[in-house]
Amino acid sequence: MATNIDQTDAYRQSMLDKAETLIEALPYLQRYAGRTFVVKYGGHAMGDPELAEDFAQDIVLLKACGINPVVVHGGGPQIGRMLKALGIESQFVNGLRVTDKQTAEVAEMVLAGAINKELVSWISRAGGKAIGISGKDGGMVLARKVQSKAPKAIEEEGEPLVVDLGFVGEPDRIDTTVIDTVCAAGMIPVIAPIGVGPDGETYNINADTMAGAIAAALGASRLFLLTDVPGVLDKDKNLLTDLSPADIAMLAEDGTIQGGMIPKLETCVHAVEAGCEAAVVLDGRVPHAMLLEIFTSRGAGTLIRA
Ligand SMILES: Nc1ncnc2c1ncn2[C@@H]1O[C@H](COP(=O)(O)OP(=O)(O)O)[C@@H](O)[C@H]1O
Ligand SMILES: CC(=O)N[C@@H](CCC(=O)OP(=O)(O)O)C(=O)O
Repeated sequence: MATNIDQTDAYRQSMLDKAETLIEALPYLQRYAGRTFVVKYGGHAMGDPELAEDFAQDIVLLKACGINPVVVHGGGPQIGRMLKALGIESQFVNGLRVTDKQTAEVAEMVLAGAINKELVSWISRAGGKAIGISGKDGGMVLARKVQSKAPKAIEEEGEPLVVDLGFVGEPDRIDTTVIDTVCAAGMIPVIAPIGVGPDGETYNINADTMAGAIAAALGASRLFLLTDVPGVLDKDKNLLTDLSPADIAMLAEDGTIQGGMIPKLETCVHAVEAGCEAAVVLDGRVPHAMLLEIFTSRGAGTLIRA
């Protein structure tokens, strides 16, 4: 077979650029081989099939580079749609869904069923081997009930300071055996944020909280929280590129961060204080944002370090 060896300058330059990008990745490949990255994929970022495909390719590429990716997914908007279709009302307090028994059943069905398997299937199509599980599998996540502080507005009206969120849980104890086993077998765990209580009850766990607790339990090098904003924004919508736990406490106090961003950043603080090297809030809508963050010198999103 004959090959045309005529090359234009533009072609040669484009080949050089590609080679340079690969060389730029070399120190990062060396640094991260054998490390564990926990990646939380939010429900908002999940809507677009092209982005889901890109995300799955990124995860498979990490695995091929010798990194152990552990995926924890959300699905808040999808649970909301299912509850609406079933005529069940849903309410959030400080970014957490008030969860009665029926809501917990719907959350488990949507998270551990449809969404989990869809993500497994995207990773399989990208050439990876994914195993879909929830915190119930292998006794991974023993949950305890969360007590939420009342939102500021209620506090000011002199109402009770604690709101009962029902079956909203947070990880109390994590047994990483099933994750370690799956990773060691060359596969990628895909985890739905559902836990089991001491009496066998089902707990709905915020996916960010679940990812942070798993990152802490695994002693992960990185926790990536992929969402639908460029990172943490200040009141003028400018990106805050680096935050410490003290900065985050101030942003929560002055109301700069609200809704789902509250548990997200609480999670980051918990994870970095428990030994995770750094957490990154990243825009899941930007194709391959995670790869660019990991393998190039150009940071993206908001980096949180203790
Ligand atoms: N200061 C802030 N910077 C960025 N996003 C914020 C901020 N405060 C609140 N948010 C909200 O947090 C949302 C991300 O959290 P969440 O809805 O739980 O996303 P996900 O489903 O991806 O986990 C953003 O879409 C935004 O509306
Ligand atoms: C207790 C609680 O709020 N659980 C969340 C679990 C899903 C989730 O966290 O999904 P996102 O990451 O897409 O928001 C919920 O019911 O919506």
